[in-house]
Amino acid sequence: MDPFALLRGGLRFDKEKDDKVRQIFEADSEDDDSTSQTLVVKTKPKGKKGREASKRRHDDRDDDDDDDEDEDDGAEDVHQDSSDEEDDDDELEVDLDEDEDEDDDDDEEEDGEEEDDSVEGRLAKAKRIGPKKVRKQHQIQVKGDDVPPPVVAFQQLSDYDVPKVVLSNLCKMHEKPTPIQMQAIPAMLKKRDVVGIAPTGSGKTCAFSFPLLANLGKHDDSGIRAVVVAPTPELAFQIKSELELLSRGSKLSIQLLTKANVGNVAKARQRSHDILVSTPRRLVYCLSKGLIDLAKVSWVVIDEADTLFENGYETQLDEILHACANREHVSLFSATMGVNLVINFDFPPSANEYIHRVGRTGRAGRTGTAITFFTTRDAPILRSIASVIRASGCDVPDWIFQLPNLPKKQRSRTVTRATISSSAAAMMADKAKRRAWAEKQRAGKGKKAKRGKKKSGGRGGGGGSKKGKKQGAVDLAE
Ligand SMILES: Nc1ncnc2c1ncn2[C@@H]1O[C@H](COP(=O)(O)OP(=O)(O)OP(=O)(O)O)[C@@H](O)[C@H]1O
Repeated sequence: MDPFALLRGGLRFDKEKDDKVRQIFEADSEDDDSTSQTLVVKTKPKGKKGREASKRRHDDRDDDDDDDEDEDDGAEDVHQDSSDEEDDDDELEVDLDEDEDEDDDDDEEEDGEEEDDSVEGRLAKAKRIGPKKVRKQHQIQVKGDDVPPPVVAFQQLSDYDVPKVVLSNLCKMHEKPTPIQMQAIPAMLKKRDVVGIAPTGSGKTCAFSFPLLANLGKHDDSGIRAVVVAPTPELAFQIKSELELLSRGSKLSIQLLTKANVGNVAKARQRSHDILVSTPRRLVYCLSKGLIDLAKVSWVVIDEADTLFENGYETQLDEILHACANREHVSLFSATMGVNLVINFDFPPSANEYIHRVGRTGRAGRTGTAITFFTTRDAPILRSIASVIRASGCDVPDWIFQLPNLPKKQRSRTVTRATISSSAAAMMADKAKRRAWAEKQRAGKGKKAKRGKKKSGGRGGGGGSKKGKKQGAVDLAE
């Protein structure tokens, strides 16, 4: 069994045991030396200038669609704010080796020079400073193994053996890549699953559309090979348009699934289409009626993943992923993953750690949402985390409780409480108790205290007594 599952407070998972379901979000535990397929790429506009440019790009787009204006303006604020907040988010915390002050130093270093923004100038500078500094300067954060270098010019993509016509379209459409494109495009061309997080209007559509087309290469008649899912018909239409612009002159065929054309798409048996773009609802409807066959799909992109996860589309996403039984690559793009949402891409190592993480979503009596991806490898700890979820009042399927439990020694403390917040309070009280105990140990002059200290191996000494271990296990303090 290799279930791909989403836990949203309660729990969702592939209804059937699908051994083809890929582990798209591998736990990157330290003892796992396999290379993680998933790469998290997160960017934010650089300073005020960048934010203004991003907003300008976005406003340009809004000119075409007045209906979206209010909604998008709101989203701009939310995404920018949350992007800043995410800096202290463990779940998506990424590999910034140095802090932003150092970025500023880099900028100052360059201030003396006349910035050469030609393709040659950018390439020369990238060569001089190396990929790490390029990422820093463009506020690109990455998490994952074996990350391909960011590209500073689209021309560099010819190294990836991409179809010439698609690359030429890209170069005609845009002068240079945006930060999310700089990193996500080469990553997807390397056939990595990408979780791309970048602000609204930062060019995410192109960041996945180009590599999707490039990876598909030529049109073939075997059936739909890629699916892009977006939350609204308008967004699905925009994605289809971008894909069409980028694929002009190639024979690749892009199909938007709409109410009106469902019949036609079904009639053509999808042989003539390479990419299908749809909202989850419409696609699931077609699947349920047997109108669409996604068995040949190897690429799945979920756009605006945050919106989809937050608005109750998990069941549909489950069904779509399940229908794409032979898929090889799944990527998620989103303007933000933050706010009241915690996504555990790596499975929490204990129930305590799970509570610690999801506690971020529901502080001060507020409700929140937690989504946890798990694979078979996580089964040993799944049961105790499922107990926590059930205790907080959510539905958990019974099969999870039939999984073997961890031996008592290895199990973290069982958490029994009505809500996550009350549990957090109990654990903090427990922590205070332990702190007092440790204080007593330190202060104690008597034989008993000395003996206790010796037994626990001292504070923070990894392999100490049970109490010593507990000391470092949980930190729920804000
Ligand atoms: N490299 C680029 N240079 C300049 N403009 C670009 C570039 N890539 C995309 N754009 C333009 O920026 C605008 C916003 O792009 P896009 O819609 O892909 O952003 P997004 O990140 O998907 O936004 P949202 O989160 O709202 O969906 C579009 O008009 C697009 O054509």
